[in-house]
Amino acid sequence: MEKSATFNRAMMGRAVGESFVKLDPRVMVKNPVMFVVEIGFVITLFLTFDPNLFGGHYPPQQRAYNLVVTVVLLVTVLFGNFAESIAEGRGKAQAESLRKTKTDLLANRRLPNGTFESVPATALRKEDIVRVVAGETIPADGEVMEGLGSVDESAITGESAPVIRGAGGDFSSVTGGTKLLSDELLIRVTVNPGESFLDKMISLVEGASRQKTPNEIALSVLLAGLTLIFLIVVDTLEPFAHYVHGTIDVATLIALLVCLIPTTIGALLSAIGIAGMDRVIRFNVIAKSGKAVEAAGDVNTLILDKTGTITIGNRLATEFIPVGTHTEQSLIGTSVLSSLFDETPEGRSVVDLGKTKGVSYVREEYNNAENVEFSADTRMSGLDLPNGSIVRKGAVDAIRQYVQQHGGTVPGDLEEKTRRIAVEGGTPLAVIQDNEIYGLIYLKDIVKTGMRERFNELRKMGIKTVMCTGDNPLTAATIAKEAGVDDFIAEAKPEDKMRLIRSEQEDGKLVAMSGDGTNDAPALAQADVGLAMNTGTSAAKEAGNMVDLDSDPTKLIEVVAIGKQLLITRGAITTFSIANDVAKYFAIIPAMFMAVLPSLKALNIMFLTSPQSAILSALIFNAIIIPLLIPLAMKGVKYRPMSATAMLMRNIFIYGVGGVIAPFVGIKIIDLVITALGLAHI
Ligand SMILES: Nc1ncnc2c1ncn2[C@@H]1O[C@H](COP(=O)(O)OP(=O)(O)OP(=O)(O)O)[C@@H](O)[C@H]1O
Ligand SMILES: [K+]
Ligand SMILES: [Mg+2]
Repeated sequence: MEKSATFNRAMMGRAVGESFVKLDPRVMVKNPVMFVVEIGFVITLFLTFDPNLFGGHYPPQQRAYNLVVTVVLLVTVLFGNFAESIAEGRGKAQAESLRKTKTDLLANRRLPNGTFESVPATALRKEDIVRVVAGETIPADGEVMEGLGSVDESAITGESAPVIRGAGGDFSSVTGGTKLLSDELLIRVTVNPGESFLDKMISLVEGASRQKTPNEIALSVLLAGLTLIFLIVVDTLEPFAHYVHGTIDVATLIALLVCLIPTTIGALLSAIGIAGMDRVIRFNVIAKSGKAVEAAGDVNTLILDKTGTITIGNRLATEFIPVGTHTEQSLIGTSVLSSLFDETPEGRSVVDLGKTKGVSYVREEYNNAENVEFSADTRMSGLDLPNGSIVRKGAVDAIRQYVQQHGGTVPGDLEEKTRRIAVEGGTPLAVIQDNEIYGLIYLKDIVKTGMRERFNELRKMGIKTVMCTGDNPLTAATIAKEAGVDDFIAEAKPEDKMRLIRSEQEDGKLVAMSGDGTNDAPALAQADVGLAMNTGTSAAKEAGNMVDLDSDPTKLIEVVAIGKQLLITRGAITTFSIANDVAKYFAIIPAMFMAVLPSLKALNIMFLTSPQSAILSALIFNAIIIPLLIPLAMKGVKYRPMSATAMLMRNIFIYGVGGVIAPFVGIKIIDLVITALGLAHI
């Protein structure tokens, strides 16, 4: 992902152009506050041509005044559109660079007779099988069926370190557009054209599928309500003026209305949301919805999977430890046999370690045996041999239970040896043939770097971390301690992960989940924030509402900060906008009625030169405050790790008071300029 994209001249130019395109009423109507401004612009435009359109006998000079109001109204709308276009700009640039990776590719598709044909990648469909060799670009998203190789995913992640992809387990998914660096893979395509991860990423960064969040919708409704109220207020001014034997012209009423309705937040609302999503993307996280980012701002608990999430996930067999009366040699034999068709990284590593110790089996000789694949539910894998014998390897508690159920005995030294592996943070797998426990396989995995510091930071933010693993309690305890999580749950099945999330949610907590496996998918879907690792399976990436391209489970830290910042920025600018409008009310109303009711002169506390100048100054101030606040809307208010309520109160105070003072200063300055230019009496 391009991290350095800045606001260059080309992006500015495009944003200006788009500000005009967005004037289309069909687009504007989605933003009621600014749509009212646009309608006002159209009416004053007509009044510029014919000042007496709505009756009255206005002198020809009225045209000049109406023209100025018209221009300022148009500029107001354009400023709002510009804010949105600028916010969209970076995503559009990023989408363009991603599109470049979608060049015309050819794929080697397998025919029913087993031979291969060359077809354009765009012709590939779900369930097609393709062969990719080193140096080629992977033509579509899929699952590796056979082979193991290193893949350069930098086209999507921006990271250049190659990752290992292979059949079976949590590392079997590959993404179209990435490049195979070594070996050869047989891949089963899992998506139809147009539905790929890259396609989805493009539409997400581009904001094409952006939907307003519930918070944003609620605020829009509130703003529309305020607009309606002011419409009624302004509407009653005319009869009131009439009553005191004066008239107020329509252009002035429109100008007044626009000054009073919440145009500042109305203009910046969508830019704030887009900029928030964009900030998330710059941390290499793809958020599928703004709602997920906002939810992250209030997260209380983070649940994490262990293998592949907290640890690197490359669990490799390093030692065979026999138990009871069994020899190492007989254990190796059983272990390798149980893994003969196990395509997970664990299974393959057992076969490899066996080979280095001089034990190997010919697969073809076991074609009649039934392969029992590993599942997260049974936590075992192995073979059913044609002679009725069974071989299994699996989590020690699962194997122990199996043996006891089938009337076998558990050797006395099993527990002690299991302990030894587990306290070191390794994963012990017990190996059996029928009811006999032969011994243990020692699987080693390492904790990703920097986890402890990152979990400390989460703790400071008030977020509790819980590791939830299918592994045994001792291994879990060791890894939990090494990584520095607050709590852990061991021997968890997929439903247990989901149940844990539900129970936290029932206590009124917002829960985030980081995971990578297919067995994490239900939990990722259930969580308020589901952060899937990019190294994970496509099921996990599909189920989560965020994908971290760097596969760092603690990336939640950045997302939480951005979520909080997003909520607070929106609150701050809303407060500022409404405080502004109230202040403007007191600035303009006295000036406006000065002409008809000289006694109101006393209320002209700002000593504005003339009623026209007062109106125009307020209207101009109202317009230029929008671009002045664009940087704040884009960058967000400064975030400090403090409680959300404390921060909100602090910001409401700053932006509320600032919002009341700013218009008095701003309007006065503009009035002085208008007067100096001799335009106070147009
Ligand atoms: N290929 C395999 N064959 C047999 N048993 C396995 C295999 N892979 C893992 N196991 C056992 O099953 C347990 C659960 O594995 P799984 O990868 O589903 O864990 P999980 O629930 O995702 O938790 P985590 O990823 O945090 O370890 C492992 O701890 C291990 O004991
Ligand atoms: K306003
Ligand atoms: Mg897992």
